[in-house]
Amino acid sequence: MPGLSGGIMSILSAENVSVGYGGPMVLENVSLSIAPGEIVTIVGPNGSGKSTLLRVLIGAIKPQTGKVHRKRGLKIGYVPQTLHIDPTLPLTVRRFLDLPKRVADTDAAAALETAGAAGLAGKQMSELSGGQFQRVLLARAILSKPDVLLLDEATQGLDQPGSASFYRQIETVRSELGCAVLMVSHELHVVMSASDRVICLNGHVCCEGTPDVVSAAPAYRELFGTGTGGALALYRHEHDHHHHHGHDHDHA
Ligand SMILES: Nc1ncnc2c1ncn2[C@@H]1O[C@H](COP(=O)(O)OP(=O)(O)OP(=O)(O)O)[C@@H](O)[C@H]1O
Repeated sequence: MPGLSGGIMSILSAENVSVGYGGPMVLENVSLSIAPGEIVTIVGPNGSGKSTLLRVLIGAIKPQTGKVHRKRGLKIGYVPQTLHIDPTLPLTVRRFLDLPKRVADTDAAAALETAGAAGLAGKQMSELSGGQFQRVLLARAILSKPDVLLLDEATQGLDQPGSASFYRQIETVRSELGCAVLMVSHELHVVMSASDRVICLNGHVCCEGTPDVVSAAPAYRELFGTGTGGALALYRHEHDHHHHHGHDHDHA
């Protein structure tokens, strides 16, 4: 079922997409497909085109070649990489959830609860920790009950226990909403263990596979420390081909 680009089980897919922003190609013939409820992680070094691919998928940029298919009526929830909010601007979490569209108190409370941010409604956005801030962004993204949640480097700036805890929250959201999840990470080797598939992008799709769940191994603790609850796993790359373009990356 996964991998069937534009196939019957796909809710969102890209087919041979290329993007160049008027210069060298940033994405070349990239295809990918997401099935309902699936968790897909895209890894790749900085500048490998991950954010560009997300922008293509949400329809914010039109690819030069190739196609994007979205299931009719598909609702997408987007969690941005960062969001700058003027720290001098008084803005509570509850008010933030009303942007850009006012939402009912019950919906706001339910979204905060699902995102693991219950009790934060009255806090100032500027007072939140990194992990709390990401959960509030997550709450805002799920207000519309999306079919697919897109996360752009949502754990950037969080430490490993912080990332692990955020990943567990994503699993909760996925099981409560039944949505698919597509997340992007510049972390090449450590991924969310619940990922059904990991795709390594470097202008093109380098390789694709499942994460190695190593939480049973004694080495896990050493690698990831304590308090990660098995939310992290390793992705072992399987690519030893040569690149004919300018992108450099570590294949180790
Ligand atoms: N609007 C734009 N105009 C011109 N070039 C762009 C634009 N957006 C991105 N690029 C270029 O495209 C390439 C890929 O950028 P992109 O942000 O998609 O990569 P990324 O993998 O998400 O990187 P990062 O991990 O640093 O966020 C980079 O070389 C970047 O400079």
